[in-house]
Amino acid sequence: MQIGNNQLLRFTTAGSVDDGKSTLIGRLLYDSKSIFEDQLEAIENTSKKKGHEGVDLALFTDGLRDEREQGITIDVAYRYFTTPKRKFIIADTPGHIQYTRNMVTGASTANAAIILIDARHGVIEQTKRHSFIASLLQIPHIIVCINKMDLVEFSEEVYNNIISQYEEFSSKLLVKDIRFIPISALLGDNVVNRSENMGWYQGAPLLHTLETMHIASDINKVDARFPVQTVLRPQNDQHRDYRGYAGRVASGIFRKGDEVSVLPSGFTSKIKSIDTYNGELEEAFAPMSVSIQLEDDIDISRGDMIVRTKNVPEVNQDIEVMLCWLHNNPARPRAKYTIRHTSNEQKAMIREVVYKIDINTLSRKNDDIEIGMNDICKVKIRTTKPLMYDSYRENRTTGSIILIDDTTNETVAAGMIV
Ligand SMILES: Nc1nc2c(ncn2[C@@H]2O[C@H](COP(=O)(O)OP(=O)(O)OP(=O)(O)O)[C@@H](O)[C@H]2O)c(=O)[nH]1
Repeated sequence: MQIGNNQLLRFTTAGSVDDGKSTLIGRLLYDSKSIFEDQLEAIENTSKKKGHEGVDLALFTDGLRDEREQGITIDVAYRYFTTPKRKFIIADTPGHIQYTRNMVTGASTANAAIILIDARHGVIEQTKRHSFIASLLQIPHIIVCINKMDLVEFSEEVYNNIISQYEEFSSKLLVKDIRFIPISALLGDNVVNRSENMGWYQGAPLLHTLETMHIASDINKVDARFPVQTVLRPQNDQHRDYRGYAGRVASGIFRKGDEVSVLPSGFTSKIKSIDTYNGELEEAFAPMSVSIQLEDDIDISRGDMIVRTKNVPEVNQDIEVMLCWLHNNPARPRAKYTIRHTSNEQKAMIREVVYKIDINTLSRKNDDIEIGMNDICKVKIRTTKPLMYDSYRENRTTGSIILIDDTTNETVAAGMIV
């Protein structure tokens, strides 16, 4: 059995309305026996009441959505399930109009994205959009599930045609690993159990694919980055001299004795100790939350970053960002927004729209530079103070930002630093 982070796989599901996301998740949980008995009983009863012959699997996830919709701020429901090989976290994002926003929220930490295609419809604009966003977010693995194969007589030809359509488009994307699986979420073909209706398919069912996918190299273990969230200075006699910097390791490994620099000031010191509630550690790595003590007294505050002296991020006020606009209100040219980047928050301005992406062709448009809901564009941003960042390609944590509209306090965009 594999250990550590390798045991946990986060994935997100994307597809347009009615492609079968809820049914697929229900099927995964049901066939892998991850639905609790009491939930199952409730679903069976409701299914009966609704006149279904078997179990309506979508009820399971839809029930979760009702739960979610009672909460006001949560767009994404997280589901957990475990098999003997791995633990899974599913970010279930609804397929309605705010799909981009939800996908960005749910996908930013995902190892894999499942993109559903209705076998009857093939590749549609949303398929392209979701795939593009998955590639933009650098989700390392994409699994394209061609669903509702039962409605196309389990035809290999239909399946192969959809793969060709998809590959024509995806050859322009930067995704390392794309796989295809023909499934019927409703009947359970190739979800947990191998399909008896599609003998022509030689690959693994979805669950086995998720269980065996190599994800250990998905995380950045090289660049040590520690954004400081709070300075800890307990006010009691016992800990009078304690001064720790609390936060979560964004990437890389920190060890006691490491020579570190604090940014943006640039002061250097050594790690005196790495502390947790359960005592001291010799080393800390992402995504552990710890408190770091340094040998020297340095003025550090929230938003600063501790890094290893020999491997520092970029420090700059001008950044280029691929931006996904997530709000109904369009971007206001040269307006000020709050930019949030790791634990750092400050003001920023969109100085220039370099180009906008046409999702269907993946071509760049320079003539239309209005940014509205669901637009994806490259922009130049200037911040009021220097930002300590890496490119998103190198580091998904220190390479991502969000923009907040000060007047409404709402998130209007998510961005990846180029
Ligand atoms: N025949 C057939 N129907 C399916 C399959 N998968 C899903 N469906 C049906 O398609 C409809 C939509 O399925 P859902 O699972 O609710 O779709 P969804 O993508 O979750 O939709 P939203 O929750 O609205 O985003 C339901 O009537 C399902 O029973 C399949 O493999 N075959």
